[in-house]
Order: sequence, then structure tokens, then C-alpha cells
Amino acid sequence: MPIKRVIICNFFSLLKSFVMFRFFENLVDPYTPYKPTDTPPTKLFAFLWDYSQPFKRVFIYAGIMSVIVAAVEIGLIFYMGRIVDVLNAGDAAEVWAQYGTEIILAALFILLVRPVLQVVDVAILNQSLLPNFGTLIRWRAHGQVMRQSVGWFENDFAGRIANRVTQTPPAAGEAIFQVFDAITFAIAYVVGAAVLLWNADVRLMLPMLGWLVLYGWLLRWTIKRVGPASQAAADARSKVTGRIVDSYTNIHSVKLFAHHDREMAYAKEAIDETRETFLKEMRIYTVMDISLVTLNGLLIVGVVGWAIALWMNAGASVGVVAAATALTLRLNAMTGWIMWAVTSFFRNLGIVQEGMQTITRPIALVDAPDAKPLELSTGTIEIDELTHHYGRDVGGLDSVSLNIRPGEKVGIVGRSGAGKSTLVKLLLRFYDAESGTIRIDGQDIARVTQDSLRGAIAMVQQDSSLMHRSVRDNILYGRPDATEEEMIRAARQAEAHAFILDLEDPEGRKGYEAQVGERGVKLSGGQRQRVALARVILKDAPILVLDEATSALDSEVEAAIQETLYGMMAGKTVIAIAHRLSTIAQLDRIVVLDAGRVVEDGTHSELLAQGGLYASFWNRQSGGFIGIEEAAE
Ligand SMILES: Nc1ncnc2c1ncn2[C@@H]1O[C@H](COP(=O)(O)OP(=O)(O)OP(=O)(O)O)[C@@H](O)[C@H]1O
Repeated sequence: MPIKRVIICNFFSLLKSFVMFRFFENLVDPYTPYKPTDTPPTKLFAFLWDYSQPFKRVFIYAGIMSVIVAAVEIGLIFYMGRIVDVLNAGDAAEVWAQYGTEIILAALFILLVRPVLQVVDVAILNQSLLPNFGTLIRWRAHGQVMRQSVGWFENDFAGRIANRVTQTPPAAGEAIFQVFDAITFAIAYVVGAAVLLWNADVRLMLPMLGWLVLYGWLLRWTIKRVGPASQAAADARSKVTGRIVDSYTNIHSVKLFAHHDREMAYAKEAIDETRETFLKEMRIYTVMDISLVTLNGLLIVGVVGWAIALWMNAGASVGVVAAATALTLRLNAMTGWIMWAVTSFFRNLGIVQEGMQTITRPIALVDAPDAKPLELSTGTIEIDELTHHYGRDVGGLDSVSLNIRPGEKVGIVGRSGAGKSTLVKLLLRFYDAESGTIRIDGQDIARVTQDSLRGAIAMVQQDSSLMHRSVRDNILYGRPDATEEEMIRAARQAEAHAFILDLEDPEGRKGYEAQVGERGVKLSGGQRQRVALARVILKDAPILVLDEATSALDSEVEAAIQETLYGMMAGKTVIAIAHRLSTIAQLDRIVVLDAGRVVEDGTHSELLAQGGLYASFWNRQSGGFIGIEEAAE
């Protein structure tokens, strides 16, 4: 095979195997291990610098390549001027004899070296920097947000949080890209052009300097406005996503109350705010464009006119005029691009700043610095003077003290809003209590690691929401390393196995592979509850919390599940919240909460004998529920 064909074949096989791409793409690992911080930098450049650490080496390569490519471009223009002068100097044969080799070398440089330099420059920017920088920020920002507490999420729209986490990374990537692609190049280009003009004829510098001052002024005017305008537009976009996602996730309520128009109006308000902020932003670009065209007109007429005037007075060669003309025309074309690059840099920084409002929030609920894993022995729970009002004066819990012995099964009863769920959420440390302590086996839960605490507690909630994944994934969420048999046994115990086998989703996945829809909406309330129960059975944690666990079940299934639940309770410390008193009457002890305080504490028969709140609940029950009028009192 001729050598040329071998080279071509090799080149294509190289491309085919993407070796070159892989080389540049792997220059940085966006998933480089790092130590998450509880207090991320809140200043823009400190934030970017923090996230840029793995990229320092690539930044240096990108900076160097950018300068080299700019220098080559300027050199080319300069060389075109020189060629005009050389061609003017004598007849063709003479010129070729004297400059032939130089011209061939220049041609080879343009054909071979320049493309290689460009490829390296572009590959660093396109393959190493842009995708990896965005990925690193997306990965770390999501990790940071996921560390926030339940309470933090409750205070914002999920859509807005998600929008900020997804909108910030590409903006940060674009901003860094602009620094190297355009801004470094532009600075090198303008400086190089000035030096060239200086060398050609120092007087040519004058119009260019005048133009530079005006251009700098226009740039400053634009930059000052673009950042805040873009931040406001990004904020408005996040608001739109927040509102729209809120409507979508609550689509049942929207339809039920026939509030289509109201929801549309709610969204329109935010959408229109986006339009207004966008319009303001675009006005800046329009003014900038008009000013730039005017300025560039001045530049062309100034430099070329000046060069012609010098040539007329024999102060400059034709080559100088040609080089000056080429340079200004190129500058004319480039300035729009530079202006666009610089403004898009600041525009992207505005978006990053908006996203930082979410990404850089300090993590309020953290493991104590010396936190150790919870060591469970017996499962004793001691609650001491626990007070939590969610930062208000009322609601939540007020000085609750409660001791739960190892293996004791305690029912918690109370009117709606009495503080039952708050007690459980504090036990799980979803919030830090405003005052008071909870100890498990003598260890303050605020001083053990959160993962070990939550690993020791299994909870079935009133309305368990599932992940939009397969039934299998949902059950295994309780214990990902469980075997197939263990998973099926748990599903059987939760009376779920039979209906799971009948499931099929629209994509044709059946049984345990069927997807359950967002939050599990494709299952009935009772089915969802049984899958959630299977998940908890699999988790098999030493402390069991049941928050209205069987309220979504029909009485037949409930009776069957109740057996399972009693079986699960064996050897565990149990806290069971229930409005349906029949489900907890047989527990060891019943605690009655009222307006955030413990008002009664004893066995079912003791409390009935006391004739207090519990007795009145029990007496008013029809079918085992606390009377509605009682709850409303
Ligand atoms: N995230 C929250 N932020 C602010 N206040 C809250 C929050 N969660 C609950 N509350 C308030 O704390 C009080 C107790 O609520 P909690 O959910 O503990 O009651 P509950 O006894 O579980 O009620 P239910 O039986 O209706 O579930 C209520 O007044 C409620 O408004």
C-alpha cells in the first residue's frame, strides 16, 4: 500500500477510535473527589474559583493556546502586507529567486502548522473545558443542594431549585469558555494589532487609540447593565419554572377545582415578568449594536484614511496601507464578536449569580464536627423538654418530655395539628429542635451522624410517595443489597406481591419491573402504601415509626397488614401515630398530645378510666375514628 494511503487510513482510524477526542475530554475529571463544604463561598469569583480548582491546568493550556492562535492571526495579516511590498519590489523572476523559499515556508505553515494549532486550541475549549466545567458544577451543585435539610426544601419551590441547579452550570461553562475563546484572544489581538501598527507607522496608532478609548467606554457601559439585567431575567425564569412545576405536580387539585384559568393567570404573571426582564436586557444589546456600528465606521475611516494620507505624503508604503486596511477590516468584523463575547460573559455571570442564591446557601443542618455513628443497643428513646415552633410563637411542640423503654410500643394520639408529626420529624432530625434534646440509647441525636440515625429508624407515612422508578427499585430502596427472595418475601408480608405481579406500565414492563409514575401515582393509595410498607419491612430497622400507616387501606387489607405490622413490631421500639384508635388500643402505652404538649400518658384502659381527652376520643369514635367535630374543636 502506498505510504500516503497508509497515513490517510491511519488518520481516519485514529479519528474513528476518537483517541484524539478522548485525550482532550479526559484532561479533567469532572467527578474528581472533593470535600463538600457547609458554607460555600457566596462571592461570585470566589465561588467560580472554588469550582475551578480541578481545571487550573487546563486553564493554563487554554490561555497559552489562545494567545498563540491570536499571534498567528496577526502574523498572517502582517505577512500579507509584507507580500504586497515584496511583490512591488521587482520583477517576478527576481522576487521568486529571492523570496520563493520564504513564501513556500509560509504556505506550509498556513497549511500544516496553523490548523494543528487551531485544532489544539478548539479541542481544549470544546472538549476539555466546556462540557467538563458544566458537568462538574452540575454534579457538585446537585450534591450541595441534596445535603440541605427537609425544612430547607419546604421553604422553596422544587421547580425553582431544580431550575437554578440546571441553569447555572451551562452559564458558568459558557462564561469560562468566553474568557478563553474570545476575551483572551481579543486582548491578544488588539494588543498585537496596536504593536503592528506601531511598527508599520507609529502615527497609525493614534486613530486606533482614540477608537479603543471609545470602545472601552461602550464596553463598560454595557457590562455595568448586562449582569444585573441577566440576573433579573434568570430569576424571573426560575420563578416561571417554580410556578409551572407547582401546577403540574398538583395537577389533581388544579383539575378537581377546575382552576385552569386561575393557574394560567398565576403562570402568566411570572411569564410576563420574564418577558419584561428579557426586554430590558435586549434593549441594552440593541443600544450596544447601534453604538458599535458607529464606532467601527470611525475606526475604518480613521485608520485607512490616515494611512492613505500618509502614503500620499510618501510617509508610508503601499504595504502599510494594505496591512492597515486588512487589520481594521478584520477588527471591524471582530469587534462585534468581542462585544458579544464580553457581554455574554457578563450575561452568564448574571445567571450564575442567580443560581448561587440556591447553590451557595449554607447547610444549616449538619453533622456535629465530632459526630459518631449511632450505636444502638436496646432502642431506648428519651425526649427531654422538647420545644419546636418552626420559628414562630405557636404550633409545633412545647416542652414535651417522654421516655420510651426498649422494645416499648407507644401510640401517639391527638387532634389534627397537635404536634404528632412534628415529634416524629424531630426524632428523625429533619429539623433541629429549637430547644430540648432527644436521646437514643443515651446518645443525643444531634451529636450522631444523620445517616446512622435515619438508618436506625424505619418509618411508614400516612401518604407514602414512591420514586418514579420500577416497583423493584422502590422496594429495594429500603435495603439495596437485599436478595430477590428477601425482596419478594417483604412484598408478600406487605400483601403486595399478588397485585405487583399484575402490574404493567405503558412501555410494557411488567410486575416488579413496572414503573410506578411520579410519586407512585399509577398505583392506588392502598397499593402505594403496601409497596412503601414492603420497603420498610426490608429495611428492618430497630426503631419503627408508623404515621397513620394503614389509613389508606381498605379494612380487609388493613386487617391482613395489621398482622404483618404486629409481627414487624416484635423486638422493636415502636411509635405509632393513629387517628383510628382501634389500631393502637392494644399497644403498651398511649400518649395524648394536645396543642404541642403531653396531656395524658398511660395504657388504653388507664386512659379510659381517667375519663380525659383520650376517653372522649374513644367514646366519640364511630368506626374507630376521632370524631370530626373533636378534631375541629
Ligand atoms: N414545616 C412547617 N412549618 C411551619 N409550621 C409547621 C410545619 N409543619 C407543621 N407545622 C405546624 O405545627 C403544628 C403541628 O403540626 P403537626 O404536623 O405536627 O400536627 P399533627 O398532630 O401531626 O397533625 P395531623 O394529625 O393533622 O397530621 C401545626 O400547627 C402546623 O401548622
